[in-house]
Amino acid sequence: MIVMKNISKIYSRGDKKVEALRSANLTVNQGEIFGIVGYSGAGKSTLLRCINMLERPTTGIVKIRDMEMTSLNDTQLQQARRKIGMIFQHFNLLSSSTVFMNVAAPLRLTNTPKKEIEKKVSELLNLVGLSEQASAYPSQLSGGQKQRVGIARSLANEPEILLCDEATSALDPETTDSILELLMAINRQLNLTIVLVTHEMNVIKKICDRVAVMEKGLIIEQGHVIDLFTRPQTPTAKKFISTIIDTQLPDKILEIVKNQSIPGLLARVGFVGDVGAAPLLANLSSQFHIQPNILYGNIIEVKNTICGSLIVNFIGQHDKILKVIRHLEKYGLQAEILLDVKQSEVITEKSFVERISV
Ligand SMILES: Nc1ncnc2c1ncn2[C@@H]1O[C@H](COP(=O)(O)OP(=O)(O)OP(=O)(O)O)[C@@H](O)[C@H]1O
Repeated sequence: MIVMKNISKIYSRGDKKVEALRSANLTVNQGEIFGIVGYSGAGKSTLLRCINMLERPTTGIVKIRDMEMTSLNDTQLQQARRKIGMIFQHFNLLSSSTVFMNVAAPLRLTNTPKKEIEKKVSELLNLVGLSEQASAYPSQLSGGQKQRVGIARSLANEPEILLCDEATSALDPETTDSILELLMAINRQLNLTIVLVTHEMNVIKKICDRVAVMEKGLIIEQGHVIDLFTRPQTPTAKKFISTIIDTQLPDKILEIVKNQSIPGLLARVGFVGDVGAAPLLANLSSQFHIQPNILYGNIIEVKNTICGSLIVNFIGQHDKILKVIRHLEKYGLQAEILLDVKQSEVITEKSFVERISV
């Protein structure tokens, strides 16, 4: 649906040049919710604004369906932008206009007949749950209500794409959740493609299907959100994930395991979806004579999919533990060996396999 190829953006600040984007490539599919995450200054907003040409890329191509946005003239661009809604962190509402007039503004710009405007605005206010506030002014609304007005306004021209620039960053966690629920509902009901920029992993975890991680103008990682959570590739992605999942085993637990005198291996066991990790582990002692002792774990929900990471102390002989690991993998779990318990030695699975197969 959206294809961005080799996008670079250089801003001039006095005689200085700022390279905000460096050869960014991105593909967003029809109907998905795509997140762009990164630290401040990474280039997220610039990339988002290159989709609707609020910023023109210095080089590169932006295509929406078959339309090449980068080659449109101003009139064509104005037309094309009607199919791309946008919402902002600070809502950007007209303070001297009522809620109704704010939502009606894009329709008045396109000379929509009055009756039609009334019908459309009332439908939109109903959709965002603000029918009762039609005659209120923005100053009389809460932050969450203001963003609902922003969302209703962005939908007035029935866009195919909604761009969200830090749309929940000014809101408290509860209000954030309600706005995310609303975005998910309109994504489903209207089959709207949503691209959102955020620095909060919670937003990515709750509503996104795919994600791009940005750093210093580069997209350093992109893919399905589940993959990012279960197999982050870059230190920056790992840092973002650690803001909601504790990936480090506490020293206290490690100390206990290191002092253990019986043989065993410490491993991280990851699973996605309903694989029934607990019964699988429980059955190991009867099947393989290996006792799994779950020491630590995180289980989170990533857009309605359960995703877990357990630190397990497998007590028993190493060759049997390797069989156990292969057995778990057959059922869709991933296991990564972290430590040879008796030797207190951090090992990789490769060196472990080499050692026991000698
Ligand atoms: N209009 C501009 N003129 C000059 N430099 C700019 C302009 N807009 C952005 N920049 C610079 O481009 C870089 C990327 O900015 P951008 O706003 O895209 O990052 P971001 O990841 O969205 O950051 P934040 O999360 O703080 O909004 C930054 O170094 C920023 O200072």
